[in-house]
Amino acid sequence: MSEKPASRNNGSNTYDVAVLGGGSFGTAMAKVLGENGHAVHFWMRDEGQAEEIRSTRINHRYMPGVTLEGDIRPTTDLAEAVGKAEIVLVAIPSKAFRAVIREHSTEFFDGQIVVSLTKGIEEHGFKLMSEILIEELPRCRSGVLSGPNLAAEIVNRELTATVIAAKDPEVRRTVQELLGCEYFRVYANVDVYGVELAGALKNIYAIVAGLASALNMGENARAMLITRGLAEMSRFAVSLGANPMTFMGLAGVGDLIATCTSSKSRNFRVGYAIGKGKKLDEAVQELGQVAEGIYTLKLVREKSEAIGIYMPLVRGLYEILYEGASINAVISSLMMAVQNSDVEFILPRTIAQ
Ligand SMILES: NC(=O)C1=CN([C@@H]2O[C@H](COP(=O)(O)OP(=O)(O)OC[C@H]3O[C@@H](n4cnc5c(N)ncnc54)[C@H](OP(=O)(O)O)[C@@H]3O)[C@@H](O)[C@H]2O)C=CC1
Ligand SMILES: O=C(CO)COP(=O)(O)O
Repeated sequence: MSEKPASRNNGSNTYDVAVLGGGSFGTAMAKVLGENGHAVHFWMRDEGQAEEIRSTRINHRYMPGVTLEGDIRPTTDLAEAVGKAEIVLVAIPSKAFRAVIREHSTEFFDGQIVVSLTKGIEEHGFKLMSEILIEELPRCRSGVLSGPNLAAEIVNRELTATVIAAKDPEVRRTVQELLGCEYFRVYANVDVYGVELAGALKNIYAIVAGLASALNMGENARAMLITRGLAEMSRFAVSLGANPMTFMGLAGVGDLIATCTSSKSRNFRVGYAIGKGKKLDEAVQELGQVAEGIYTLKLVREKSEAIGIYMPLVRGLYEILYEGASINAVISSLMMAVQNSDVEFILPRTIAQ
C-alpha cells in the first residue's frame, strides 16, 4: 500500500484504486478518489496525455481548467495500474470495454473489486458490462456504478448522488466508503441488470430530448417525453428481468431527468445538433467525445423488435437518425398513435401498435 494524503472521505480506509479511461468520467472519478485520499493509478492509452496530467495535474482535452488534487498517478501501463490496485473502476466506452479488460485479464486481474462506470451495451450478443466482467474476470468481484452523474458537475464538486449495484454486500460497502464524501453520495442497489440497463437506455431519451429542445418544444412536451421514455425503458428492461422499482430510483428516473434536461449531456447535445439540421456524423464529430446513445439505439431497436416490446420513441428516433425520416413526420405519427394507458402496472396497455 502507498503513502497517502489525509482522507477527506466518510470512511477511515484508503485504497489503491485503478481508474481505466482518461476521458471525462474517468477524470471526474479520479478527482473524487484523489480528494478522498486514495492512491489513484489513472490509466489512459496516450502517453502524451499521461505526461501532461503528470506535469500540470490537468486533463486539458477532457476537463480543461480542472486541477486534480491528491495522489494521482497517470500511467499508460495497464498491467502496472491493475496489478497495484485493490479496486478497479472502468470508464471505457462500451465499444472498447471488453478489449481493454481482456488485455491483461489473466495475469493482473486477480481478486480485485472491479466496477463498471460505462453506460452502454456490447454490440454482439446484447451484453451489458457487468456480464462482460463476469465472463472475462471470473476471479474478481464486480459491480456497476450509475446515476445522474454529469462529469462536468462532479469536477466542480456540485452535489451529486449515484448508485452502486452489486450482488456482494462487501462490494457495495467498499464502493460507498471509497467514493462517498461531502459532495458525492453513494446509494446501494442489488438489481445490477436494472441499474445498468437504466444507465444505457436513458441515453436514447436524452437524444430525443435534445432534439425536442432544438425544435423549441415546451415544458409539457419535455415532461411527456421524459415520462413516456421512462415507461418505455422500464417496459423493455422488466421484460429482460430488471426490477421495475429500480426505475423509480436515481439510476432510473434520476439519470433520465439529468440527461434529458441538460446540455451538459453529450447525448442531449447530439440530439440538439440533429434537431438543428446537422447530419449524425457531423454531430458526433463535432462532439469529440462518446455519445453511447447512438449505438445503444440501434441495439435496443433490434432487440425490442426481436422480443416484441413496444418502444415507439426508440422506433421514431431510429427512423430519424438512421433511415432519413423527417422529424415532423415522426412526431406526427407518434402523436396520432393509439392513445394508451398511463401507468401499465395499474392499467394494462392496449396491444394495438
Ligand atoms: N461523462 C459523463 O458525464 C459520464 C460518462 N459515463 C460513461 O462513462 C463511459 C466513458 O465516458 P467518458 O469518459 O465520458 O467518455 P469520453 O469520450 O470523455 O472519453 C473516452 C475515454 O475512453 C478512451 N478510450 C476510447 N477507446 C479506447 C480504447 N480502445 N482503449 C483505451 N481507451 C479508450 C478515450 O481515450 P482517447 O482520448 O485516447 O481516445 C478516452 O479517454 C461512457 O460509457 C459514458 O456513458 C457515465 C457517467 C457520466
Ligand atoms: O450519463 C451521464 C450523466 O449521468 C452522462 O451523459 P452523457 O454521456 O450524455 O454526457
